[in-house]
Amino acid sequence: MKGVESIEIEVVRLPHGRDLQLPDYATASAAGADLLAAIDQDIELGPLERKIVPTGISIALPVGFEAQIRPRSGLAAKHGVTVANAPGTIDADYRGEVGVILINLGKEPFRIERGMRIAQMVVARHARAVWREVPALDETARGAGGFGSTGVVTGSSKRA
Ligand SMILES: O=c1ccn([C@H]2C[C@H](O)[C@@H](COP(=O)(O)OP(=O)(O)OP(=O)(O)O)O2)c(=O)[nH]1
Repeated sequence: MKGVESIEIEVVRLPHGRDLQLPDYATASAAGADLLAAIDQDIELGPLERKIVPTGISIALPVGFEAQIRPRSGLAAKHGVTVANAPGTIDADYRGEVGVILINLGKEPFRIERGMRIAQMVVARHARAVWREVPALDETARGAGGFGSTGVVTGSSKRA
């Protein structure tokens, strides 16, 4: 697709995911490919319960890339179901099955069915740090301010 970097990624469909589609992008410009639940029996996720849900695929990312497992906003907004470790990290050297750690933060039990789109996977480049230890860091306008130091009200001089 024009304007979007595309890379070929090797993927193996595991036996229990044979009939399921490979991760797919819902729209032409979607950043995340939807991951499907490769489960034989429905899973009922009670309030505050979490489970590693199998996706039926293993992937081999090129070195220098990672894949991020992110929640689907629809599941989060409607049911409180999200990814416990979001964004989960798939390393380039990982060859096991991609798993999604889903947690139900809602008040009602949530039923996961086979083939349900449970999360999305974003492929991204990453760097590796080479640490260069120094005695002190350069000065900036922010300095050590963080954790709400700039206040919460946008476009006003009010500071929290
Ligand atoms: O949501 C996730 C997170 C991780 N993984 C797989 C791929 C990743 O490459 C591997 C290790 O993940 P991570 O580094 O987050 O796990 P860890 O808790 O640090 O364990 P490890 O000691 O295995 O690295 O587990 C998943 O399938 N789903």
